[in-house]
Amino acid sequence: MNIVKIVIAGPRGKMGSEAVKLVQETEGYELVAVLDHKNDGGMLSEFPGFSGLDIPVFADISACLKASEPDVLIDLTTPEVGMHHTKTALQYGVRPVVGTTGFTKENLKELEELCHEKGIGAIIAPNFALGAVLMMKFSQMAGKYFNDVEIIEMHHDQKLDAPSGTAVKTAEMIAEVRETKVQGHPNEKETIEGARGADYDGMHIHSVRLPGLIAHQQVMFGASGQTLTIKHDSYNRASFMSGVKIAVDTVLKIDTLVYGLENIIE
Ligand SMILES: NC(=O)C1=CN([C@@H]2O[C@H](COP(=O)(O)OP(=O)(O)OC[C@H]3O[C@@H](n4cnc5c(N)ncnc54)[C@H](O)[C@@H]3O)[C@@H](O)[C@H]2O)C=CC1
Ligand SMILES: O=C(O)C1=N[C@H](C(=O)O)C[C@H](O)C1
Repeated sequence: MNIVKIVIAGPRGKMGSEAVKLVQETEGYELVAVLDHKNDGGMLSEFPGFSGLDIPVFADISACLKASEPDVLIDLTTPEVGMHHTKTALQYGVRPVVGTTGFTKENLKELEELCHEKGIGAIIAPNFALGAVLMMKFSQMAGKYFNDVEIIEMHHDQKLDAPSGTAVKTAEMIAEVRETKVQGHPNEKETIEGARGADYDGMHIHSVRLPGLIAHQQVMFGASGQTLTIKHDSYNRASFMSGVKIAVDTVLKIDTLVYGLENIIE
């Protein structure tokens, strides 16, 4: 069996720590290094919660990739750091699997071009939970028939980006099939700014942030005399890991950028 050598960026984070467990527990995967802005030159085992994991820690991605020569980089950090890591990985011929959200359209275009230039694949998935991917696909199906849509995403209050990557991706997928419409009353006015949420092609996106939440989204469609609500909840970060594994296994076989897990699950 060929061993897949993996680097994880953000190993102490809520998602990164789950990804460390996934890699450790998966036969055929080997965690060869981690990227963290703290403890450069040290070992992962020196951080609380990682005892016994004598995996080298690097702060600089170039140094990390040169020393550890991985096949795949899993990035679970922040948008700016994630973009830098993803670009650098591709430049070194390392295939990125990116869960980090907040990438712009321009970021995606640049990465797509870099994949093309280097002839290697990358996967950027705003949501790795298979239920969330289905929620997005079902919403796209509904968007063909209902063009009044409100997306309500609800997350823990430590989340940096709003709207969530999942909400943006959902709106993009619906927009591919929905007849464009400016929703609500033509003369509606916000008496408190932001009351109607963000506007994507006339659809509204509302971002709720509360302690106690993990990751939840409802997509509401309305038409005369009826509403349809499609809802998904992640109650823990383990819910994302089967999707991370699918992405790692797939990224080794592709040579383009894939944005969204819905493009690779059958
Ligand atoms: N695609 C998906 O299914 C999911 C994506 N996410 C996204 O993943 C990202 C991480 O989320 P969480 O784990 O909840 O956040 P977190 O805040 O718990 O973890 C982020 C980690 O990044 C690390 N970090 C910051 N700068 C760094 C650098 N220069 N080098 C290496 N590591 C660095 C931090 O130390 C922290 O441990 C976010 O963008 C979030 O939106 C979260 C859940 C699911
Ligand atoms: O930050 C999170 O927690 C999550 N981020 C992703 C997003 O922005 O959609 C995926 C999931 O919703 C959890």
